[in-house]
Amino acid sequence: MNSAAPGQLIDGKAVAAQVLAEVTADVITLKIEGIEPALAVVLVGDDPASHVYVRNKVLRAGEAGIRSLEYRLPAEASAAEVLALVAELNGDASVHGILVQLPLPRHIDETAVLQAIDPAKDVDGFHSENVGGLSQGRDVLVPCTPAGCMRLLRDTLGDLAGKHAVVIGRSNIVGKPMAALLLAADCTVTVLHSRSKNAQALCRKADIVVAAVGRPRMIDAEWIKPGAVVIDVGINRIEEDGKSRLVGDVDFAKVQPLTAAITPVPGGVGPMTIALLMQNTVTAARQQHARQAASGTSLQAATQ
Ligand SMILES: NC(=O)C1=CN([C@@H]2O[C@H](COP(=O)(O)OP(=O)(O)OC[C@H]3O[C@@H](n4cnc5c(N)ncnc54)[C@H](OP(=O)(O)O)[C@@H]3O)[C@@H](O)[C@H]2O)C=CC1
Ligand SMILES: Nc1nc(=O)c2c([nH]1)NC[C@@H]1CN(c3ccc(C(=O)N[C@@H](CCC(=O)O)C(=O)O)cc3)C=[N+]21
Repeated sequence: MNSAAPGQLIDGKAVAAQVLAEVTADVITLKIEGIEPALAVVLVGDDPASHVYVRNKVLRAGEAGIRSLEYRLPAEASAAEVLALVAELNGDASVHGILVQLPLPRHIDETAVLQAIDPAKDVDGFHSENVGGLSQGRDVLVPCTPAGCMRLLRDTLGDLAGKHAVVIGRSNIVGKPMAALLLAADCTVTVLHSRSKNAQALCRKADIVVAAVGRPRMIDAEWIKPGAVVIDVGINRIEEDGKSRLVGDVDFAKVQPLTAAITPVPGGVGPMTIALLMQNTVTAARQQHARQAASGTSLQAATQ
């Protein structure tokens, strides 16, 4: 069967630390060139989980030498207020990345806000310019969670060409961009969702399983072909034995023995998401300065 040791743990925390070390080195280089990468995080409302994520982002940014700005608006903030803040950040040349924490309160049109972000500063990769670019194979800012999953898969498997990948979930932030990235890596891709028939049997054919459903431990041993590599994106807080704990969409205890390799929750995809956000911020900063320098040169040429 598979040659790898069965059930190898894919240590997202360790790979994230590696990515962050690369980012930290890039930030030092940029600062020597006079560029200080900066990320603005916008949080509307007071969802406690969102507060934890935002705090983690700000901490990691600080460690990497990235300047971070935090904007907290009350849950009752109007769409116009959020859009005004986005417009201000778009116009601020010292800000390179803008992330609006999702979900937004129900009265605010999420798409309108995401579309208002300058695509060059869209470090989440959610603007249609970047979504379309990903599907066309252009070099654009790619959503952090799927990009993090790809890095883990490449580190584990090397070349992914010809592998059958099954993505469970088709959200705009995880499932769809994940499928696009796997396809770009020459996988054969199947996307499962709540209306899929025979989901379990289809999943059992996969060499690579990416679970992004939001249902605690839904994926058990019946879904998994022996020797598959399993990436668990799910982050679900549950009460168990009178304690609150985080579990993935995969029933880790049942599935791990079958797999070639699997990510844990926590310590798998979550830390990668944040590391890739920092990487996107550095990429955005570099691209914005390259563009400014180019337009400066053409301006000079025009006035000569
Ligand atoms: N680790 C990280 O960094 C991140 C983790 N997450 C976590 O990942 C999970 C998914 O997040 P997100 O994509 O935003 O979630 P969504 O709720 O937006 O999407 C869930 C998807 O799962 C599908 N689905 C639901 N039930 C089933 C089922 N029984 N069988 C097959 N498919 C099903 C839905 O199908 P349909 O479209 O038909 O409704 C939908 O496409 C969550 O646990 C979330 O917390 C999210 C972002 C980042
Ligand atoms: N615009 C936007 N972009 C996002 O990328 C985005 C978002 N909105 N809204 C919410 C989801 C969720 N998300 C996570 C990030 C880090 C961890 C993470 O660091 N998890 C740790 C544990 C954290 C804990 O202990 O709670 C881990 O899995 O080890 C998890 C989830 C980003 N999201």
